[in-house]
Amino acid sequence: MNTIKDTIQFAMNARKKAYTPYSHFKVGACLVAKNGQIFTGCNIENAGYSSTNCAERTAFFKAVSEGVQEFDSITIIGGSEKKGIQDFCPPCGVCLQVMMEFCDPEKFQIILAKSNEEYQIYTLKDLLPHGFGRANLS
Ligand SMILES: O=c1ccn([C@H]2C[C@H](O)[C@@H](CO)O2)c(=O)[nH]1
Ligand SMILES: [Zn+2]
Repeated sequence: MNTIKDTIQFAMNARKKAYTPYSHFKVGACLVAKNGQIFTGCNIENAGYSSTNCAERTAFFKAVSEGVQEFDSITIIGGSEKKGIQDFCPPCGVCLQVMMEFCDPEKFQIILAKSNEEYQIYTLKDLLPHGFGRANLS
């Protein structure tokens, strides 16, 4: 069983792998699956800026591509290369939409961390209150 502090540590380590030659803003994420598996991710930038992949989506796409589709939480830590972690780093709209696809908005936890001790816990519904999901297509 991973504690929140464990997931922060995983996210911090994943952040070290971020490929950010353009923004120099490095993000790490630790996605926890319902089966206990951990999938980490970092942001991966691209000269065609819009081809950039966020840390959160890297973690989700790693998991789904490995056959895992049910999740409990994601822990995120981000900050500039120079200044380090100055603030909480919430997921962008695109990543929230990907979370909508695979997670229960009322249960899935999004943990924003600044350090081992300092973090905030939200649900997906908190950050995307009226999200569009599969149910809207029926
Ligand atoms: O929650 C976030 C916010 C931003 N980024 C990345 C995208 C880009 O590489 C850089 C600056 O936006 O940070 C993430 O990976 N996750
Ligand atoms: Zn994003």
